[in-house]
Amino acid sequence: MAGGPPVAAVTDVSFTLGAGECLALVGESGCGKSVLAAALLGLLPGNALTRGSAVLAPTGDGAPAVDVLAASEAELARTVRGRRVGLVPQSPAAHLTPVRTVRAQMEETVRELTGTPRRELRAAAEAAAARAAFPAGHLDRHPHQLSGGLAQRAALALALVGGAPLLVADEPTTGLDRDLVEHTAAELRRQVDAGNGLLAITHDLNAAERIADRVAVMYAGRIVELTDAAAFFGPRGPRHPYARGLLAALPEREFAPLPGLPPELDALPGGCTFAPRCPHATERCARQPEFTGGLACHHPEREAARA
Ligand SMILES: Nc1ncnc2c1ncn2[C@@H]1O[C@H](COP(=O)(O)OP(=O)(O)OP(=O)(O)O)[C@@H](O)[C@H]1O
Ligand code: NI
Repeated sequence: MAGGPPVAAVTDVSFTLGAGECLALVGESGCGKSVLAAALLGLLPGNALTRGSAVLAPTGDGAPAVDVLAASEAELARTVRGRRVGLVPQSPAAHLTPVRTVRAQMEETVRELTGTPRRELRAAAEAAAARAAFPAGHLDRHPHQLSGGLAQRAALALALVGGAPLLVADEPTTGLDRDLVEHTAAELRRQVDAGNGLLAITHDLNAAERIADRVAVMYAGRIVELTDAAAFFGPRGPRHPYARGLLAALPEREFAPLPGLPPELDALPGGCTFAPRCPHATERCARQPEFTGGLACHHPEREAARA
């Protein structure tokens, strides 16, 4: 929508993601996860303002470092999207071209990204589909003829075609039934174990626990905690009260919903943005906590609190 002052959808985010590592980015709806993913692919809307950098490291086969926030659209299209960063989009049905069959889109992507000769395209596209458990019998369908789960698998298959060393998966398991969640999580983890980096954006903390090496928790556009998955999900637990609240809300845990709602991004409270919902907030929280040692909080839980 036009007009109005800019909204800070993502603020002060900083992290590294290595080869063979999965970072799960979790947080409630509207906290900025998809905006961050879009920024990493140069897919923000034209009127978006960005500051800072998002650098893809040089690759083993000679591709130079590239800052996706500074790169031109032509460079992003030619050398980055699909080749160095693969995206599994949040709304796969909207991402697929409506008037063409899945097979046609798969073959085109395979041809563009891998240079497979024409006579081998059919087999290569079927192999790509199979990698994401997309059934060959559905390849001749149009996107609107697919269930949500099938559209998701088609999108995953397309994202994997180029063998990009970094994958960004935005809610890759949302809307899938249990078996498919398992399958998708296993395929993503296989990609990581094969040496790719994966930024896995998800509401699903159970999926995050299955595939992540580290967890970043986002609240109102900021990362408030970034820690090892083993510590996050293990006996120590997270240290940020918001992260603890997210975990405690799981049915498998305390099933205790977090009271309150996240703030509107155009009306953020000063200081710590979680303070209005935080059981530990004090007058110190009127000041924005600095992010240090993987945490932005004035009153982190003590390490032993869950023991
Ligand atoms: N083009 C835009 N113009 C204005 N505000 C936007 C725009 N795109 C996103 N936002 C706002 O940025 C915030 C973050 O949105 P984002 O889609 O990144 O959230 P999310 O964490 O991915 O949520 P969900 O889990 O629902 O996908 C939201 O409050 C949204 O309203
Ligand atoms: Ni999103």
